[in-house]
Amino acid sequence: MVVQLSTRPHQTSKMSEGNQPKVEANILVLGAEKVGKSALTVRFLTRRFIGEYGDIESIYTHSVRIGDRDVCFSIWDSVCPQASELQGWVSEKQLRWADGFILVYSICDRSSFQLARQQLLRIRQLKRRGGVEKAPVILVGNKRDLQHRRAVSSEEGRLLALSTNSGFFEISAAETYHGALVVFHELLDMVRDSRSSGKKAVGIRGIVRSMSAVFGRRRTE
Ligand SMILES: Nc1nc2c(ncn2[C@@H]2O[C@H](COP(=O)(O)OP(=O)(O)OP(=O)(O)O)[C@@H](O)[C@H]2O)c(=O)[nH]1
Repeated sequence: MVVQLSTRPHQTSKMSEGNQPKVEANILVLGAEKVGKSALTVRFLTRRFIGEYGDIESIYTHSVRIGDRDVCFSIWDSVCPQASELQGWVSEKQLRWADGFILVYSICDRSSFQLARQQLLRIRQLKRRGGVEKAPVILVGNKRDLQHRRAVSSEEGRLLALSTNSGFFEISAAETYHGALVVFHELLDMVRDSRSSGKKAVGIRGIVRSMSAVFGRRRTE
């Protein structure tokens, strides 16, 4: 069951106050069990760390002003399927819904890193099949405060991100708000970049189409 929650006091229009169009971004938070997906999401939404979160799958909507823009995030805090054959599963529905992905693992849990790798590769593969070369993804190593229990080095995380064209951060949702903030803001930038490069690609395709229409017509004259 997916529960829809809103952190907005009221519904806002599609235009910001300064008449800048409102930016909307659907963010899917994925990762193994107990890596801190809810802790990261709730930290970003409320600035707080409350310790225990339950395991209800939720979609939160949250409006904030970033620079001169109003931004509306919809954040899907997913639950990892229990069955081992479904581990790493990212559904078609989730893929279609999301503009950007946050893949969380715990730096203390190597198997969660392996699952994040699997999910990352699946997203890249399915998006490529749909003609999208660069889906915005950020890999997040959480629980950085637990250094004495570290099982995944920073280099391994960074390398995986580099080799898959993803962003990378190590954070502690328990210790600071700043890490969560940077993750969501960086992903928003990536989403906006991917939208504008998508538009450019369509623009170039449009020019090519109109040129071939002109040349095509000439040939038939
Ligand atoms: N030390 C430490 N504990 C954390 C951190 N983030 C989350 N936790 C703890 O890890 C446990 C799991 O956190 P959740 O946010 O519920 O993890 P989740 O991935 O949403 O869990 P599920 O939805 O049940 O899969 C909780 O006990 C949190 O208090 C962190 O940065 N440091």
